[in-house]
Amino acid sequence: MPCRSSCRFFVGGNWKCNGTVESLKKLVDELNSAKLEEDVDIVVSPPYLYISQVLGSLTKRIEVAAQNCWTGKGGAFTGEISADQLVDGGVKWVIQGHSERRHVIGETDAMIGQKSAYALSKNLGVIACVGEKLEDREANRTTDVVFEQLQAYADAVSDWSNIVVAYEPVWAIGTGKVASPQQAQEVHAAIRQWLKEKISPEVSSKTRIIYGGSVNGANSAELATQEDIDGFLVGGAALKGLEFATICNAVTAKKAVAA
Ligand SMILES: O=C(CO)COP(=O)(O)O
Repeated sequence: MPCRSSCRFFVGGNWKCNGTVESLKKLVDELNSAKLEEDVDIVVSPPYLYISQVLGSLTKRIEVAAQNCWTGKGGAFTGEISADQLVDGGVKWVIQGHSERRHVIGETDAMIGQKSAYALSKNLGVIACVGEKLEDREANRTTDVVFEQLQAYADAVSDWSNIVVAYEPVWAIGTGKVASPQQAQEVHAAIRQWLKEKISPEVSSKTRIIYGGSVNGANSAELATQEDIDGFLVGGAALKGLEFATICNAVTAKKAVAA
């Protein structure tokens, strides 16, 4: 079976803390003029400051994600942005639990669960990241770590219909060391099975499980052919419009295997 999920291919571009008014104008212009396949949901995630600029200049059917949000409604929380404000500003998605927020900023599983639940309650889609560090993989703890992270989402959230799970092995992020299609597929299949056992068979078959970590225009097609890979979360290569378009269009490789 070439694809175990019944849902559309999904590609997110996580621009992280990159860009200027000028460089992001150029990037959006490239996306606006790129040829993009129809059968793929596309989301880009600019730094907060540039969200309005990007929303105002995108002409393609590309949605915008924030890279984070607060645990609840706004108020006296200096430096934070609430899900309510994201919705007010036209944002449709938010990334949660990215490894850079877990391991650089120190966000805990509990906080990530709380933020995800609040964002979902405001009708934002959540891109729920999970992934092991190199030392976890070397100690054969990959699925233990990934399942613990998934359980933290499950503890906080009851409705999975607006969640996309992003498997991003930390050792593959920004390193050029992409997981092999087999390594990625193995963990994606384990996540699919976990969803089936712990949540429900329906959630397991309907949830998109996307891969992130050194995805680029050259390796995306082969990764896309794996049966449990339903798309990508892209960092560095998402800052180049044409390369990002190539990655979005890897959906054709997926469809070719399915045919
Ligand atoms: O962290 C990532 C996406 O969220 C992946 O980053 P890279 O594609 O730069 O490895």
